[in-house]
Amino acid sequence: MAKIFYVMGKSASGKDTIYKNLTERQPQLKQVVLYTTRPIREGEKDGEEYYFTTGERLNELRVEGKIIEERTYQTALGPWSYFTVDDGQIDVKSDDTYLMIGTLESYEKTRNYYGVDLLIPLYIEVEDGKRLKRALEREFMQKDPKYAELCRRYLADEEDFNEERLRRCGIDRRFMNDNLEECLREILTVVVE
Ligand SMILES: Nc1ncnc2c1ncn2[C@@H]1O[C@H](COP(=O)(O)OP(=O)(O)OP(=O)(O)O)[C@@H](O)[C@H]1O
Ligand SMILES: Nc1nc2c(ncn2[C@@H]2O[C@H](COP(=O)(O)O)[C@@H](O)[C@H]2O)c(=O)[nH]1
Repeated sequence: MAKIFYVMGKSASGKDTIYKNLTERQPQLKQVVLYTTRPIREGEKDGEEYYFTTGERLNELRVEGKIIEERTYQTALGPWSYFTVDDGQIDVKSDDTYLMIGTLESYEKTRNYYGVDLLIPLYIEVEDGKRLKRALEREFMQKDPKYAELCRRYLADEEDFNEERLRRCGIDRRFMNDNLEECLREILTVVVE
């Protein structure tokens, strides 16, 4: 039976950094690419970070019954949707190990879709002050920093990742990302059994 490791955590907790490191160090992990209608950013490639698509295509996929989960945020730059599609990337009957990245909400819905036995959560945590500092430093480095969007995300995380939701989703282990190498070492004890 397939296994799906699901990386999640609040904004700037280090999910992307951890995801990339895991795929480099553990090439047997198959990457599952999600979809978004948000504009592609400088340095991103279609099919790598996401499949960049349109609201019209999202509608078609809805009609085809292929949407596993979707989220739309009223961002400081307009509505952006992110979604997971049953597009053949995951073969549940195989013995493959997959790596996905998302939010607590997307994790919960993906788990409901594929079943609790397939999904293994990798919840990344960083103390809020440190996380905000990392988010700000990352934004500062951008050519066109979007500070309002950063603040919206930071505040939304409070509600989206509240303790009651974490409990409901069965998140009983947290991987602290103070030090990247230590965090990866801990995660690898779960990923490489
Ligand atoms: N252990 C660490 N120590 C210091 N900086 C880190 C560490 N892990 C990640 N970072 C940095 O923190 C910032 C946020 O990391 P990253 O972009 O991976 O977070 P994310 O959770 O994917 O964020 P988002 O959900 O907002 O896209 C990046 O600039 C990254 O280089
Ligand atoms: N829990 C929340 N997640 C949010 C919110 N706005 C966006 N997001 C999630 O973040 C990533 C966006 O990543 P990026 O590649 O566009 O930097 C994606 O998984 C969204 O679902 C929010 O308000 N709350």
